[in-house]
Amino acid sequence: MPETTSGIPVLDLSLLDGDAAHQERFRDELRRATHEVGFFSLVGHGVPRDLIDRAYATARAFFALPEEQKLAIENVRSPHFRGWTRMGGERTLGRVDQREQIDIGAERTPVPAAPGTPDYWVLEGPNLWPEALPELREVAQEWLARLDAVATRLLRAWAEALGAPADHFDAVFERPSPHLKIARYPGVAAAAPAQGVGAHKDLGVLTLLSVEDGKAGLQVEKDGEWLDVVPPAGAFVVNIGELLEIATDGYLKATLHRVVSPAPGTERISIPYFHGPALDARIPAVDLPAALRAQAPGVTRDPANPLHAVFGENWLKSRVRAHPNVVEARHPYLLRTV
Ligand SMILES: O=C(O)CCC(=O)C(=O)O
Ligand SMILES: [Fe+2]
Repeated sequence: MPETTSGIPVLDLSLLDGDAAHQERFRDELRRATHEVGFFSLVGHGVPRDLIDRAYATARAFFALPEEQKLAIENVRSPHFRGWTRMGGERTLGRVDQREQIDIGAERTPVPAAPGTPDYWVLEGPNLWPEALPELREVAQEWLARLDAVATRLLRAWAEALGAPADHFDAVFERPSPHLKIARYPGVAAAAPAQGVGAHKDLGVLTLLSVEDGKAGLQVEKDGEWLDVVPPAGAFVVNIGELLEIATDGYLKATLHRVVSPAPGTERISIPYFHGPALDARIPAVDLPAALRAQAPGVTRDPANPLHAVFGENWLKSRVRAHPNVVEARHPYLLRTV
């Protein structure tokens, strides 16, 4: 598998446009990369450079807005965990992350709470958009549509690579729950690496992460060491979420990763897209061929991080951990139940 300076394998999605041998090569590389490392860089994905440039320009304009405009859409105003999280307003492993961000999801009508209704329906609802920056909504919608298409292609390739029909995962994405985050990590002066975002696994199905060209900071756990990842310009870093680990009994790995704060006087912007199915979906298990099953170690058991096969439960777990202030302001009862 081609490895480059990015530290993780680099895969070319345009191989899927080629003949049967090229397609087979892509599926082989995909299976190996996500069994062995859980992370790879994706080139040849077809997302236009112009959209990527517009997204970063808009992200910079958003973070530069006067604070009162960001406070007007602060996440504590949203029962659905949308809107702006101020610097230091998020936690991983119980410790404060040094980043600010906006969280964006599917625009939906809120589901009224009712006895017997699962708590995770609070995750559905409208976004909070900054009035002064209408282009953010446009760019975000374009980004969501493009990345949904890339993620769908990848999932079909994975299904085939694992011996299942190409449409194995399609049904649970008929009512998808995409999640887009635009994050800014400020420079931090510290003796030890500072926590941009602490070590974690992504909770969903798969993540397509865009990082500003040439920016370091992402680290991926490999054989007990932290590997620095700098993706090629314009590439997406792709990684497995916990639900895909569950669906493959651990054959595909959800890998620990973190972001180390950039040096003082610099900053780093990234745009992770999390491809998620319906909140009440259980990702369908893959019946692995014997040769792959023999290499499936089972799902990671960690008492500090119980895994839930229903997507909404796993997502809510992560939201409650990361945003205790939103829970306290909007859903205090959740502090006792999740
Ligand atoms: O910003 C990054 O590079 C990674 C962020 C991340 O891992 C996350 O938000 O889940
Ligand atoms: Fe992550």
